[in-house]
Amino acid sequence: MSLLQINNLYKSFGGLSAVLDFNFHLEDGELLGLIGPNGAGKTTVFNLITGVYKPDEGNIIFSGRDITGLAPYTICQQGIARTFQNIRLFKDISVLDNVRIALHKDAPYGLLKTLLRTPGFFQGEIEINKQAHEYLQIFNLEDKAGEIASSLPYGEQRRLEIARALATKPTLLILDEPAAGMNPNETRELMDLIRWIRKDFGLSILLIEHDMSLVMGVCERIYVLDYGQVIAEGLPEEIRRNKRVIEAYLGEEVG
Ligand SMILES: Nc1ncnc2c1ncn2[C@@H]1O[C@H](COP(=O)(O)OP(=O)(O)OP(=O)(O)O)[C@@H](O)[C@H]1O
Repeated sequence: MSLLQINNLYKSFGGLSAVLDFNFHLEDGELLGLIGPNGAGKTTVFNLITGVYKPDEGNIIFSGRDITGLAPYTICQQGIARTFQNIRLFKDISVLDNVRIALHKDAPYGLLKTLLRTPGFFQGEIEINKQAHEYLQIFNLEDKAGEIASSLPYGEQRRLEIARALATKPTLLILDEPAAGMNPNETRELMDLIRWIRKDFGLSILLIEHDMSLVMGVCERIYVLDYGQVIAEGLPEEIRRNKRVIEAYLGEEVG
């Protein structure tokens, strides 16, 4: 059974078909890319998977459960976390608190213990603080823990957004253009980080990216969307030589 299986998905906005009979599967532990020209429907697919939009037709099965049309919070609880094309951090709070909030998803105490400030609450908070610092260390942000998130340079904000997504302890991490706005050096570091996260956290990763060096460098399999439809699927070397993909998107063979 695939970790994520999408069957016959449709989504229109007014008269525009953004996603059209989209079929897809992602296996446990896979690092998968979704590419295509601007406006092809990639982010809409991510928004459908994560519950931001409800599909007009079709279904989305994750870990054997039908998650079609569930609320984003519920889908996150089921083990899917994401980052956004336009970074969406909690901008006005600290770097550390951005990660702490994500960790509270699994806090071992509820509202009552929080209000009563029981020993369980304090023990839980100590553990969450410890874990939040560990995530920041992994992403080389530990020395920025006390800074306001929006004050970080762009590349660090992107890393923080990934750290925050990981702190919800997902089994599937969805990255929407993680290298956007990064310089070639930062992109290379990001590639290593993505590979490392997948292995060390035992995750599956699905990413949208226009940077072909990153897509071809890290993805094991790639889907290509055009006008809301899958026009190709295969290994990076198959995609880079596919005539239809070259015509619709790549323009010329990618080295
Ligand atoms: N909320 C919305 N309302 C109306 N139209 C939308 C909405 N979201 C997306 N669209 C339209 O759906 C189509 C697919 O958009 P989408 O953002 O999914 O493409 P994309 O492949 O992610 O593009 P890009 O690479 O530029 O981010 C576009 O024509 C877009 O204008």
